[in-house]
Amino acid sequence: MSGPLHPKATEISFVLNNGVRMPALGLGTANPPAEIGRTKQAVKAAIKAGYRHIDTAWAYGTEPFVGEAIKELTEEGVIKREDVFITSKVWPVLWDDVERSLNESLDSLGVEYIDLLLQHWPVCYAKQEDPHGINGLSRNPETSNGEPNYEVSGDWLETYLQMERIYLDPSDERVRSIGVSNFPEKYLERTLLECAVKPAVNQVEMHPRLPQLALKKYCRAHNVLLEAYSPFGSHNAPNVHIPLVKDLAEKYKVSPSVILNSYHIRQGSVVASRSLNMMRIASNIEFAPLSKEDLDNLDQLGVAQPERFVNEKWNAIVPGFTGKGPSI
Ligand SMILES: NC(=O)C1=CN([C@@H]2O[C@H](COP(=O)(O)OP(=O)(O)OC[C@H]3O[C@@H](n4cnc5c(N)ncnc54)[C@H](O)[C@@H]3O)[C@@H](O)[C@H]2O)C=CC1
Ligand SMILES: O=C1O[C@H](CO)[C@@H](O)[C@@H]1O
Repeated sequence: MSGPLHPKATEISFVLNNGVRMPALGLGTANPPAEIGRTKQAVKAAIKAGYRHIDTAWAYGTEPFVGEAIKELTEEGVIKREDVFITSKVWPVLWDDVERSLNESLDSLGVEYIDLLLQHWPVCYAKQEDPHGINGLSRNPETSNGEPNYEVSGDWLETYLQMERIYLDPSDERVRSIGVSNFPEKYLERTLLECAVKPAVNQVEMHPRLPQLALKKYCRAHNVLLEAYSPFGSHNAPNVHIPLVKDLAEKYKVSPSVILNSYHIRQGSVVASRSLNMMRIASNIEFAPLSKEDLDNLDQLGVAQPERFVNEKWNAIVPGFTGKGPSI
């Protein structure tokens, strides 16, 4: 009896440019505020289904629930801390205070280290107190006329420079890898020129409607691993309804979401996708060995008219962002 012809997505991993191994499929935890309380059960279900990579962030408000899930599964003997790859991120309101961001994330997660710390966006936000915000700070501070409140004197590279000082300190074991997120090519170029540590990962919105072909080429050439976020098109998963995706789901006898995850893994990119539904979490671990022709056809969906679903107000100020997004 021959075994399966290919591994499950949860059995595939890639080696970063610093030698750390990163599981190809991550569970996203940017859950809507009303659903944040369901994060712990989703993380526990994912890990029991075989996931070994959780994507979270200081800004999501889900770190405490991710931490509780990992604590409980460790106490139950299901996993050890070193079995799970945890990504967190430094949000623009703490662009100049990575120490605070990292320590608050470690504290919320209840862990001694994280596997990958990302600079969430190349943006500097002003700090505004907000008792309803994240750890007392407004997540998206606005001026009195409702515009984003940027720290105009801030240099976005400062965040990464502070991250690399922590990473390079041999006595500091709080992060195993550092990387970036939402960095267009020209931002990566500056980072590679001015910083000592090459980002291990660039996490960006990427899916058949936003294939990021030029960025993919650049990152491959510089050995920066690309990680896709919002592979399903973010809230309500519009991409699962794309006719070609549905046809390929039929062809490979998997769900459309598995096609959308496999589209990245098949090309050597990591992918973080989100679900709170136990059945979907379980079925999303499958992998479809898409052919070169399948991949090229999927890419073509976003070449002529790229579509961006995560459209923060600051997309407009980060040169190099491609693809139109929904009206803000
Ligand atoms: N670095 C950054 O700036 C960003 C990072 N992210 C990360 O990427 C993760 C994934 O991206 P998201 O935007 O959350 O959305 P996503 O593209 O993963 O889609 C999530 C949606 O897909 C639905 N879904 C999940 N499985 C499905 C299935 N089998 N069939 C049909 N629908 C299904 C979910 O109910 C949810 O509505 C986030 O949770 C976060 O961890 C997301 C956005 C920005
Ligand atoms: O990481 C992130 O997730 C949300 C969208 O779900 C976005 O604000 C941020 O970049």
